[in-house]
Amino acid sequence: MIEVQGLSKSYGQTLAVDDLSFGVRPGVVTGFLGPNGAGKTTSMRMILGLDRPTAGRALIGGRPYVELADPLRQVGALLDAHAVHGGRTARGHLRWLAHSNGLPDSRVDAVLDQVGLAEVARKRIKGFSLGMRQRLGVAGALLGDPPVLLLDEPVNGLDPEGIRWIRTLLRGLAAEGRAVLVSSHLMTEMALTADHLVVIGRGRLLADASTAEFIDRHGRTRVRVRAVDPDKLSALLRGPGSDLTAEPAEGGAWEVTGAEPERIAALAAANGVVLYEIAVQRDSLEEAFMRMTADSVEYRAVAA
Ligand SMILES: Nc1ncnc2c1ncn2[C@@H]1O[C@H](COP(=O)(O)OP(=O)(O)OP(=O)(O)O)[C@@H](O)[C@H]1O
Repeated sequence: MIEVQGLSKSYGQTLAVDDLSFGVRPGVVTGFLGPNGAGKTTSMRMILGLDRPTAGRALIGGRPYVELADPLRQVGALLDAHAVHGGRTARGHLRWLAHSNGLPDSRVDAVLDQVGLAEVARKRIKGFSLGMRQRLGVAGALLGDPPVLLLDEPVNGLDPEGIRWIRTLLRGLAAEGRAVLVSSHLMTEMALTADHLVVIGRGRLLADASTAEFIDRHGRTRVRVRAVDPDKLSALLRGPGSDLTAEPAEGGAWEVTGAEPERIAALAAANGVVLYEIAVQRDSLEEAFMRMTADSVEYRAVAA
């Protein structure tokens, strides 16, 4: 469990994180979303005790990071996959990390297996692709078998297979009961990976909701309909007496907002309009996010 309470960080005149409070629960993947410069990395660094907050605090399992007796057993983090010594081998790097944290060598082999690097364990890191470096970073985060994981943009620069691997891994780690916080600005990926979302803009909390709730609240739902006789359908949807909001869409279809499909189907049947397509269309996470942030002064200021 991570608890962020009134966390703020200023760099000179820049307020990078502004009175941020949220929790990261065990058993779910929490996506940490926000545009570039929103304050995600700064927040994660403060949770990990790498930056000192100007105000507020962040607790991991009820304690600030600096007070954790065995930090690697409490929390695993992937911040910057390039921050490793290229001259070391993958195994050497993990053994060094294990030894300096009082962890047994057996964990090194276990995590190398878990991230699929066992075959290249004795190769030097400088020859690793970005995807291999990300896997090594994840291996380091998993070394202490921690109940809490923080990953900053873990899918950046990965190919589709690598992205899928991270997604499956994170969902599996949450299913084991761990608290997983993962930042990203890739909406489609977050929609597939995160059960819960913490959205920030200009350092401030904009939303803290389940992914489904977030899309429900900020996205639109439309019903797409097509009829054998398009003129009859058009007259029904837009003619006098209709209280529906309908817009023409491609392929001769209409998109109706503000009415359930049952009502539209019943109305069509009652008026002898034969439908051959009726489908509910929900906004994607990306569309919901764009709609929400379009209304947010914070975001507009960031985007400008
Ligand atoms: N060490 C620093 N010194 C001065 N300003 C900083 C420092 N670190 C971050 N900032 C500023 O704080 C703000 C938040 O940056 P941060 O990197 O936390 O955002 P982010 O959401 O992680 O963005 P990105 O998606 O681009 O990584 C930005 O305006 C950034 O320029």
